[in-house]
Amino acid sequence: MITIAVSGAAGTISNHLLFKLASGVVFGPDQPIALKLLGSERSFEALEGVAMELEDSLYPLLREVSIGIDPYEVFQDAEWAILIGAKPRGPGMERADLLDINGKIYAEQGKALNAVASPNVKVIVVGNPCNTNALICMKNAPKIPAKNFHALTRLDENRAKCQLALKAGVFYDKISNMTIWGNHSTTQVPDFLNAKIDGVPVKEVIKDNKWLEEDFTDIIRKRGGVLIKKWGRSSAASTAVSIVDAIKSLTTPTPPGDWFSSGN
Ligand SMILES: NC(=O)C1=CN([C@@H]2O[C@H](COP(=O)(O)OP(=O)(O)OC[C@H]3O[C@@H](n4cnc5c(N)ncnc54)[C@H](O)[C@@H]3O)[C@@H](O)[C@H]2O)C=CC1
Ligand SMILES: O=C([O-])CC(=O)C(=O)O
Repeated sequence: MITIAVSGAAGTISNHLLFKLASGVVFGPDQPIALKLLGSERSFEALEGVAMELEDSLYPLLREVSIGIDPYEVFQDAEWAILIGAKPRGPGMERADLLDINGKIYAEQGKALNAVASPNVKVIVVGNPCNTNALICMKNAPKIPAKNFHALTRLDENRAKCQLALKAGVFYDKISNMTIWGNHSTTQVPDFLNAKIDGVPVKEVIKDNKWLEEDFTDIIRKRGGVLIKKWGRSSAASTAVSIVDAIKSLTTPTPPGDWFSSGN
């Protein structure tokens, strides 16, 4: 059985993610899991509701569900820690504006992971600003190998693949070798120079240099912000999908010649 801790488990992203984890699409159709869900004091009743829904879904692979608000209890023996619990930004904010509030959460949770999680726990930091939070978490967990800490930049990779596919008029599975350099922020660089479309360098397929050099980068950098403006809240379903993709990439062989993006 794999023990997976998820923080912010009563939140919007988790509401999409937990049911995917329980269904077996992430760790495989024969792999039983235990879910340990961390919430905040304010979200505890909602967390009880989430646990009820998971139980009522009768997932055959979901062998245990436990909930709590103390990371020193919830992270006990965790082999994966998916750290989502944090405040999201609203319209007009940058992700970095969240650091004051969210940074503290990741310092505390890093200490807790260090103390009670499996020594080889794999940590995926989702709460923004995720790269800085991942660094804070890692610095507070010196017993856990640094290579085990990942900041979620997979959503940017997926967004970049989608835009390239739309522009080239191909299905998105034809896009490979997509790198996101830098932070999950408006300064990131989605690397179209090394990306490929059906095995061919992007620039040989998409001849519109202005679009590639100006528009493409801008679209990816601002995608999260545009979504918030339109919907009034930040992306959640696509984020959960990208967490699934990130975990699968970390746990299964990468296709020969390809790679994936993960921040740390
Ligand atoms: N890296 C990425 O690609 C993305 C990151 N995000 C970030 O993910 C975070 C969560 O987003 P949502 O789920 O939409 O927010 P949400 O507000 O719906 O859920 C967050 C949950 O975390 C809980 N929480 C707060 N402090 C906590 C703590 N110390 N321990 C445990 N739980 C705690 C809250 O009570 C709430 O239930 C935000 O910081 C958001 O900006 C969102 C989308 C993409
Ligand atoms: O934009 C936000 O604040 C949420 C997020 O990280 C994204 O959708 O990329």
